[in-house]
Amino acid sequence: MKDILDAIQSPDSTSEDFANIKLPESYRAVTVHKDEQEMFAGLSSRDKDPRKSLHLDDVPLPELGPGEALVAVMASSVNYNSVWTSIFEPVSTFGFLERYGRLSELTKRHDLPYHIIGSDLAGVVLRTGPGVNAWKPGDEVVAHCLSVELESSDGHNDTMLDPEQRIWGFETNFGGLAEIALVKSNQLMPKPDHLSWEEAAAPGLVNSTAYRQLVSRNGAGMKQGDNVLIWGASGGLGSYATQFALAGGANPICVVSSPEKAEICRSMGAEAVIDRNAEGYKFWKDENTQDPKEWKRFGKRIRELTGGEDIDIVFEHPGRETFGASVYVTRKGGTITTCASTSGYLHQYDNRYLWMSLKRIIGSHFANYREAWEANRLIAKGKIHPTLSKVYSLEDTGQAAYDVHRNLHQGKVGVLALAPEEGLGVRNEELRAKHIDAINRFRNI
Ligand SMILES: C/C=C/C(=O)SCCNC(=O)CCNC(=O)[C@H](O)C(C)(C)COP(=O)(O)OP(=O)(O)OC[C@H]1O[C@@H](n2cnc3c(N)ncnc32)[C@H](O)[C@@H]1OP(=O)(O)O
Ligand SMILES: NC(=O)C1=CN([C@@H]2O[C@H](COP(=O)(O)OP(=O)(O)OC[C@H]3O[C@@H](n4cnc5c(N)ncnc54)[C@H](OP(=O)(O)O)[C@@H]3O)[C@@H](O)[C@H]2O)C=CC1
Repeated sequence: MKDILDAIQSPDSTSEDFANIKLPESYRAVTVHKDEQEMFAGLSSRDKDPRKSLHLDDVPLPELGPGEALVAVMASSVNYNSVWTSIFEPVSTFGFLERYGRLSELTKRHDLPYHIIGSDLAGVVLRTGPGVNAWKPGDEVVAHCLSVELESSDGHNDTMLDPEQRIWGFETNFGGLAEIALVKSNQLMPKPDHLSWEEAAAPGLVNSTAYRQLVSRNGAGMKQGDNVLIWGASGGLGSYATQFALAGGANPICVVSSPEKAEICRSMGAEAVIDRNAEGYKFWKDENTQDPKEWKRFGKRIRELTGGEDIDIVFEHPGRETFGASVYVTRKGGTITTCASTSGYLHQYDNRYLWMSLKRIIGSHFANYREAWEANRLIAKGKIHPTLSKVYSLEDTGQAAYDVHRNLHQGKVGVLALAPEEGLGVRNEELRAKHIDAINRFRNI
């Protein structure tokens, strides 16, 4: 591992040098264990502790297949899907690995008694498999998390529609929270050169998801002037949705749960911010009954902030807790676009407000190859910025996931893998200097 790190840190290393490095037989990786998938049985979601289920193990290097690449991971980040994996909810991810393993001889490699998690990385290509021409050892890259087989025509127009669509590091093995990761080479994209390793690893998954969900024609197709209601506007997805709304000339109405989070939204440039905690919305009277009066109070507050207008697009992900309110506050003909259900996936809403007002609900999930590439391009050009707050070591990934599970974090939480310290890997100081305040906006808050 030392030879790999030395080569990455030497400005004189050539692609040949990387190709000649002898790869280690094993590497350190964050895992969950199949024989522990029942460990939290009977506990409430809140009490399931990722620090107990996430392990840092030495694991054997997987065999490299056609169209694949092995990447030295300098940094990764925590996504909520790793929280779901670590608490074995809504389902254990070992079922995904078993199903993938049944597909072919090559995919059998993924069906193991341990699951190496993580769906983001920034690092350096070490080896490429047969048939890979676009990338070579030594290339500095980030990886998006869409894994598809592309053998069916269903996915040829929009790669998210492939019947064998999987999220790498969640529904496949060999993810990014590790010193080395295995990806399909078409997951690779150029690392934005003005960012450090940990900054470059932070946006990937959430930035691409927010891009499809909000901007792409496959999602809400946001346009200038739209009022966009953004739940969790300083969180992982929300901090990118807010930037897309502002950069695209829309009007974000940011919902957060503390004055600190409200302040960070304002510092991004948002003017309309709702502190849901301070204003005490209670959309549910009890576990089964919603309170339409509270939807209305929320809608009135939105009208105050917009000068009397209703919402064109709701950027939904909290799910059960907020969905009824989201449908209600959307204007006639407006769109509710959803990619998750953090607070519960069995939603309840009053359908009269949907059909009578010709609203639409759009399901959205990650991003296709092209959307992921376009979202990364915006980061590389300094149009959208990482929202990295805190950075942990690989050893402390359990704590990092715990913070996200308990909503103790802001923006994105990073993890250093091979990078010995923060701040390394910047190749374009000029572009960085231009955007340094925006790049650091979320740091250490
Ligand atoms: C990028 C980051 C993203 C995120 O963070 S997203 C948040 C985290 N993700 C999640 O929470 C999602 C986790 N996944 C799940 O909960 C489950 O994964 C799903 C509910 C999505 C799917 O459930 P399942 O049981 O795995 O799959 P089935 O599609 O229901 O297939 C089971 C069997 O049911 C059959 N089936 C499917 N559709 C139909 C139909 N319309 N009519 C009849 N049968 C159907 C299938 O074929 C299959 O059958 P056979 O077991 O024999 O293979
Ligand atoms: N389908 C897909 O492709 C993707 C799905 N996801 C899913 O989206 C969800 C959010 O991910 P991410 O943004 O990274 O997570 P974060 O935890 O970083 O941010 C979510 C934010 O949502 C807000 N929130 C949480 N619970 C509630 C609630 N009950 N009511 C209102 N607001 C709430 C919180 O903000 P505050 O407290 O300030 O209001 C929180 O900061 C997860 O379930 C994740 O698995 C994520 C990425 C891709």
